[in-house]
Amino acid sequence: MQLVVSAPGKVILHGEHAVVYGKASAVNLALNPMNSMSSMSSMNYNTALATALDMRTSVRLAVTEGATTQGTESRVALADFGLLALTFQTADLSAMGKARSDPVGVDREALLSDIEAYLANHVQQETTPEARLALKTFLQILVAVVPHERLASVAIQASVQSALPIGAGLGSSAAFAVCIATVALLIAGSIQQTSNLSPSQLELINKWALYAETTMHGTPSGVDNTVGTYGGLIQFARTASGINMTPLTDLPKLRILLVNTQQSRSTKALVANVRTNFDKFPSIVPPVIDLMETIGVQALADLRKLSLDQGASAEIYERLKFYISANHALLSVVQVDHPKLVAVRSCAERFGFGCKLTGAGGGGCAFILLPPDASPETVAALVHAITNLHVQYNALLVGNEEPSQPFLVWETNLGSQGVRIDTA
Ligand SMILES: Nc1ncnc2c1ncn2[C@@H]1O[C@H](COP(=O)(O)OP(=O)(O)O)[C@@H](O)[C@H]1O
Ligand SMILES: C[C@@](O)(CCOP(=O)(O)O)CC(=O)O
Repeated sequence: MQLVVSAPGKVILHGEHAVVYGKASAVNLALNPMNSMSSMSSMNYNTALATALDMRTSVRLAVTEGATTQGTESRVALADFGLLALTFQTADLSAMGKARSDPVGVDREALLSDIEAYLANHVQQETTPEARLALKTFLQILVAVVPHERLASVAIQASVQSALPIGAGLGSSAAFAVCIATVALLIAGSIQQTSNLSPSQLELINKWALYAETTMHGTPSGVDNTVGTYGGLIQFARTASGINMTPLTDLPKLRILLVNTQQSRSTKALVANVRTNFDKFPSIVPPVIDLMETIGVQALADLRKLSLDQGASAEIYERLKFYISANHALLSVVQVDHPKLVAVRSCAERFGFGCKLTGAGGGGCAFILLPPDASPETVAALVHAITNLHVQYNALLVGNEEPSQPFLVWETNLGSQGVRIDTA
């Protein structure tokens, strides 16, 4: 078996951070401040509007059958981490835990501690914590998904490469998670190579991708892996019993500029910090989260109107711009803004455009909505201004602050295809 599995990154238009919390969080907490997150499991969650990007992560996979006679020497290479490669025996993995048909049955912590011990003896190269986490998650999903008699009889060659910036809020970890979940399910024989994955196959991939995301992120909402799996533009919410995902196929194509501030940050730390503030300031942060939800709902209603009534598009674009700016301001209140994002936003606003961070914030990426009447000259001037923002930024460095890299800007296509399995 030789094939290429790929999955897209994502842009969250509205709902990042809010999507982690239960609806009416303000009311809930005002009535019972001790409720905090424990009561959230029984309620409906906030929604996110998110769309797949035309930038993908791919895994080139070769599986050799009947490997028992030659040994099961396998290799996972991570091209985005300085050509880091792990050589291991798949047969060794078959001694850890037991494969399951559903992530619920897996003892995640026990499995992770076995894999950590294994990696300690098998990774010879210097690795960053990020690269190690990726290897750990890859092995974990193999052990959890692939029946162990099969692991003992195949050799795997997998090389991972991404066009997505890693750790910039564009869902690189989810694209990786969707790819490795698909790879494990293919090796297990639970899904077959096809150009048209069925709804039940997509559901299975998404379930295991969330499992992998959870190892990398702690408490992901599931929006990133859902976009990575299904693609397109979706409205996403968790519910107590699973996910609620509505593909939005009838919405207009949006033109956006994506800006990467190249400021690294950790999604896990940012999400945890918002949660701390949520609990610490129960009369401030929960209402702000609820307002983010309201903005997302209004934005969706206006996007729907836009596809029905092109005549009123100027007014609708003005409102979409308002939602974008307002949502960014709310994200700033929950402390996930960054001075580099502030610089990008104020530049976009001087040119008359709305701009907000996307993903976890704290750096990473922002998007700028371009209305249809934005002239090529104006857009070119804006791009030029943003690519020079680091010069002004660096003139005002504080303390030991690192000088900023130039910000990267690109116009991109949204609504790309979800997970794909192609012949190598
Ligand atoms: N192409 C890749 N190869 C290997 N690991 C990856 C890749 N892309 C993402 N990852 C994993 O996901 C982590 C990034 O997750 P995160 O900080 O949430 O960034 P993002 O916002 O891009 O999802 C990386 O540290 C790594 O462990
Ligand atoms: C902040 C959050 O809403 C999105 C995080 O996106 P990213 O990992 O920064 O690409 C967290 C989540 O939904 O799990």
